[in-house]
Amino acid sequence: MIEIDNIKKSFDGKEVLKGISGVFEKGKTNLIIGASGTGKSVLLKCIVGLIKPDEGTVFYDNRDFTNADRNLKTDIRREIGMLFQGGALFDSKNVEQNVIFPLNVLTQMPLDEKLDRVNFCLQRVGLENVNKKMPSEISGGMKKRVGIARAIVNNSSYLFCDEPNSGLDPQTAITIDNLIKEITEEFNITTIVVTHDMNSVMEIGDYVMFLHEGLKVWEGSDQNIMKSQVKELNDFVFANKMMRTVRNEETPG
Ligand SMILES: Nc1ncnc2c1ncn2[C@@H]1O[C@H](COP(=O)(O)OP(=O)(O)OP(=O)(O)O)[C@@H](O)[C@H]1O
Repeated sequence: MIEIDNIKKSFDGKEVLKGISGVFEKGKTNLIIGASGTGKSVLLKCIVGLIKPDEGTVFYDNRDFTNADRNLKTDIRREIGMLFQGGALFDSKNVEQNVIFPLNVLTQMPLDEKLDRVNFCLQRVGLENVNKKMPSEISGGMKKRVGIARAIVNNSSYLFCDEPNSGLDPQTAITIDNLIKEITEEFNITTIVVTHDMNSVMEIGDYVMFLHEGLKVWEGSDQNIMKSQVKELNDFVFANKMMRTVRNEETPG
């Protein structure tokens, strides 16, 4: 479980995050959504420690990460897996070398154990017999799968995904979303996904935090997002024609 308490961040006098609090539960796919420029990525960076918030605290399973000493910060960082936008694989390394990388950096495991773990993770994300392929030789969807395998290879307790299905066709995007959700449940991971994709919300949104201009203006599940009375959220949810059609069909007249 990750808890954030009153996170604030400004850049050059412009307040980007205006005091955001919330709880992201273990074994759940937690989504941070909102329009472009509303502070989603900055919030995610504050949570993982890439940006220091001006105010507020981030707790990882009740451990204060924001004010932690170097040792505790390192311990918590070892438990984090990240799926970056676009996969962010090392182009000069093959699939196996990409996935083994965190184990080389973070553990003293013997090589055969590392390879077993790499193969287990690759198999879990649906990739077999691609160990020696280079990133340039595999599709966008496969790259995301490799990115997911790499993010969980060190038995991560926390998984962060920044726009995990950007650049994918709708069907592949749904497959990747569902893979993230399945892995989250299977390994009891606390997962936070930043997205502005309503398909992802409806597909995997166990918990959804909606940001608008640096504030959390709504939180809930994919079940009740359609019934929200918050104008900013409705403008976001029903921005596309398909969602408006769904709403009109659910509320005739
Ligand atoms: N390092 C930085 N220095 C200055 N301003 C920044 C920095 N990082 C982000 N910002 C500003 O913070 C605001 C929020 O940016 P952020 O990237 O969090 O938006 P977002 O909601 O993730 O948008 P998108 O969906 O387009 O990725 C933007 O106005 C951005 O220009």
